Amino acid sequence: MGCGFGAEGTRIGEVVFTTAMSGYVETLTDPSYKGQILVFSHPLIGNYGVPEPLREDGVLLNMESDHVQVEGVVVAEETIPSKWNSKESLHEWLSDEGVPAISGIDTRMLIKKLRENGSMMGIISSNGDDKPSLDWRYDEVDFTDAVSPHSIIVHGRGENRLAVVDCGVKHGILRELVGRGFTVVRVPCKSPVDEILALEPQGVIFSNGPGNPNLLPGLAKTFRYIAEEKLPILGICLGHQVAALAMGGRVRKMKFGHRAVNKPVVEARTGSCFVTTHNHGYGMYDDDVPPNMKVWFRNPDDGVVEGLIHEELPIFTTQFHPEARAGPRDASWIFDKFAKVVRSG
Ligand SMILES: NC(=O)CC[C@H](N)C(=O)O
Repeated sequence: MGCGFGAEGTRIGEVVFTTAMSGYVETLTDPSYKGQILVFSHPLIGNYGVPEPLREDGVLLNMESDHVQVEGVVVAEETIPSKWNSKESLHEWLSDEGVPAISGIDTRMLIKKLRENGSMMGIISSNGDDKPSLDWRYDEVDFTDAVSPHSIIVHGRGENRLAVVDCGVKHGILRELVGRGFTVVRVPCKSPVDEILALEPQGVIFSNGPGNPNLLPGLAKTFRYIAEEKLPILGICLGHQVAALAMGGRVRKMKFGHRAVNKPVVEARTGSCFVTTHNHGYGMYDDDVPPNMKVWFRNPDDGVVEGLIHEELPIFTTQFHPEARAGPRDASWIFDKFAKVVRSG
């Protein structure tokens, strides 16, 4: 029991935690969190309020999507904001967005429980008498339909065209692509492959997104067809997992996942370490890597494979978020690498 803030109501979701110390606006608007109740380990959340959304060419500059995507928010203390560009408080924002939150929780104890027992389903409610039944499991629901666009959306005016298979893409990814001079065409994630190829893209991005990648065999098939066309492909997070499944690998549920803005990944070939942003509850280990792909990055803490490169085709993928948002920009060179491959093709 704690103190409710944000919207009134009752929501069910998978309870997961992030150890990010800042960036709650970007985190809460990341569509990959659909279906999840998010616990912040950082004790003070809300300090700098919530800004007016800023947009350039239809791409959001300071949020990852147009809405708060999590089902509910759990914090130790919700603070009064003080910042020049704060338009409203976390409480006001969550109220407008219809998302319930709770403060006054011993979040460190709760996170210890999640670490020991693994991510689990939970209920957040502003009404103690409301006891909905937990009759669904996060792992069994395809959330991509809730966050993927229903029709094509175009950003940028560059000479080279990229298709983004949009499973709930973070606007930070779009910004990195538009900023490198591409026309970016976002397509619904269940688009038939011939509709994607009819756009004549010079490269394809399979985006981040919510839920269990094993529920998306159609998307893996689309990936395989596009790979056969020998088009350059960049897979990010869910896109990395779909790549692994498409090429004959395996993706498993992790006990409590990686959600933070300071996770190390080590490049296998060079031994270089990059500090990166993560938000994933599924992952793969060396045994799960598909034939013809090699490990590009690994997390040195637990050995999770954090990136793959195809041995022959121009396909590379990252489990982490090279666009950061929020987080350090150590890995933004991955977009430069992809841009170079697309332009040389
Ligand atoms: N950020 C993402 O794309 C997350 C991918 C997937 N839903 C996972 O949790 O592992």
